[in-house]
Amino acid sequence: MEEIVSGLNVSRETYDSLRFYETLARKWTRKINLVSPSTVSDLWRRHIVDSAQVFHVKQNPGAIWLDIGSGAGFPGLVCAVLAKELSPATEFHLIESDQRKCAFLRTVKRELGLKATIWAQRIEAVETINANVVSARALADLDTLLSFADHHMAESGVALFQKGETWEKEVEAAKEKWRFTLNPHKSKTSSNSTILEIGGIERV
Ligand SMILES: C[S@@+](CC[C@H](N)C(=O)[O-])C[C@H]1O[C@@H](n2cnc3c(N)ncnc32)[C@H](O)[C@@H]1O
Repeated sequence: MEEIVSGLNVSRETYDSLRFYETLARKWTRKINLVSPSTVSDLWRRHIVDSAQVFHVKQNPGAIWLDIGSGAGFPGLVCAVLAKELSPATEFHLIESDQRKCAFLRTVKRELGLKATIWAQRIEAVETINANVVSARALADLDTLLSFADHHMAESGVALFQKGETWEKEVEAAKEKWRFTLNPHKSKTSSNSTILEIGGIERV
């Protein structure tokens, strides 16, 4: 897996920060249900590398990146680690309603000196963030994700949603309620996953 990260072109310092993040996630997952037990043994590839690839879909993310339903920070806080080196002006916002997960997110933020605001609230309850990028993984169906993005994304922004093999069906269903542009990117870590790059979101 190390080749994938070096393929993503990060410095030794960023690589070490990602490894430190992995160590913290392993430690915390023993106390709180941070990542599902079935994925702990493969935490580096399934969560850290899988999240890091999202950063490279949008090379110039702009001023504000919002990650919704962040859980242990996937993909948002991992992208903040990459941005510290590759896009230092970008500010990250993470919305996660579980207070214990937010305590973990704040610990990672503090330990790695990341530019991030953690909102321990529900996505629907947070005032409009006006983000240039909205990311989400394993949160909701595409229709729901689009309504969250519609609320929080700037007009020229893009949404980056990591989806499993049913993504095409979800896109068809969402088209009944939404107009949008779509650019799907095959995941580098899982043959079943696709990153949907979505812009121009409008209700039909
Ligand atoms: C299945 S987990 C996925 C976490 C992470 N994105 C990942 O891929 O590992 C979904 C997370 O979203 C949070 N969540 C669900 N609905 C939410 C809402 N309406 N507002 C804020 N957080 C929410 C849950 O607490 C949970 O941590």
